[in-house]
Amino acid sequence: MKKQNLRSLAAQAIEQVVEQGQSLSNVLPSFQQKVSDKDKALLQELCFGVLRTLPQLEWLIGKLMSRPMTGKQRVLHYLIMVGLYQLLHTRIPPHAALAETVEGAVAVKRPQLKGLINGVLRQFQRQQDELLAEFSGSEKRFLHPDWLLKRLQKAYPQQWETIVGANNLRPPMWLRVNRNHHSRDEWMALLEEAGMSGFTHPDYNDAVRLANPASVLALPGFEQGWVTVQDASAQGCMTFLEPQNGERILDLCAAPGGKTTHILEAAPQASVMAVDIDEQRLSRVYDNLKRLGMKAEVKQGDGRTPAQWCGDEQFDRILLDAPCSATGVIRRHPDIKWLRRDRDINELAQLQSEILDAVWPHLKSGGTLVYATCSVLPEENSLQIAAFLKRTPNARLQTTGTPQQPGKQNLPGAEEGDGFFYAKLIKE
Ligand SMILES: C[S@@+](CC[C@H](N)C(=O)[O-])C[C@H]1O[C@@H](n2cnc3c(N)ncnc32)[C@H](O)[C@@H]1O
Repeated sequence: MKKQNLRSLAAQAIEQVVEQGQSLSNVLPSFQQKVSDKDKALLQELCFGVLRTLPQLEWLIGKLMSRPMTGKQRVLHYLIMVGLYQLLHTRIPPHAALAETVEGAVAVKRPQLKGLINGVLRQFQRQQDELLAEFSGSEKRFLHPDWLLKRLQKAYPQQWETIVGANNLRPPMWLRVNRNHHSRDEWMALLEEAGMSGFTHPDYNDAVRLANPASVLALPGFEQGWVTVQDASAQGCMTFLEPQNGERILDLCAAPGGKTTHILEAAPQASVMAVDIDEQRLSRVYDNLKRLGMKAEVKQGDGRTPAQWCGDEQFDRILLDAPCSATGVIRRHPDIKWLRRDRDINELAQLQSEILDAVWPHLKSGGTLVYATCSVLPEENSLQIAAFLKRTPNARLQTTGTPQQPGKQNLPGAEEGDGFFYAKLIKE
């Protein structure tokens, strides 16, 4: 494999996210293919890190350069960000960070700008202390877009700074132990034998947080389905869904299948239909079922038109893991901060309410519907469910909040799960 300049690849990937509105998880794989296995982790860290700290890097460039790079040279703007990020937030020796970043200009066919990049990064090194002191008083220091900051401040007058702080951290790696193979404690003993360690979660019985994130291939029995990567809060859905053997269960908005497989781990004899609108994402449901040796009926379909994919069938339980702003998982997907727009929130809330109304008739009388999102915004969560309860006389809220303040809202925490919302609804 020809050695590629990793910094220039990171700059190109970040440019595609910020300037073209593409998600990093769509963009990154093609760049990952161009580097050795050893370098994949660094490429990922540079992309995630720059997107996490974008307002800081943008602010610094504004101080260090009189005119920003535009047009065909725009990629160099992001290359400078990659350079600044390494100097500020990684342990890469500064001389190596500088040399590799400057070489990145050659890789993007702008060798004449090597001197400029070198100059900007060296100027930063000289003025680092004063610049960082000034930035710590700037309104950009929270590293979030203004619209989202405003919404968080309004919804959480006391907690917004903690939420923002958690969003700016690197995420912990949570696993779900498949209890059909081992109990959590048995698997943790295997983990120790493999030279790693983990922590349990007080509320979620199958969850283990690794002390240090690791490659899945290093985890005991990953290929055999003994364990699955899934955030602790996502695992919380099963606490409320409580699937039982013999039941007919609908997992709506199911791709990539993290919760489909959790349902089948909790109730291996349940008959599960997994539905999602996105054909491509559905292919990952098949992969996950295969690794875990499970079967489910997988269908492509729109949650707003269930008659098209399930006729007039009714289910014992429905999990609706609704499409949402994903504002609870920003630490895992920092590109969300730059891809979402304020107006998306109302559009998403509208879509969620349409899916809720459409699927409710497909729940049996006495059945359970769990509505979940990985959002922290009330419009998609408590306000959404309060409005649903108001217009749906045969829906009753159970164990998750009160009709005035419905649902259970998890907020992201350094050693906790992601931001997540659950409401358990019973059909009378
Ligand atoms: C939060 S993700 C689901 C995660 C999944 N439940 C898991 O645990 O792996 C939301 C999903 O909703 C799907 N989606 C979006 N709009 C939809 C619609 N109108 N009908 C059905 N699925 C939809 C998306 O394709 C996406 O896969």
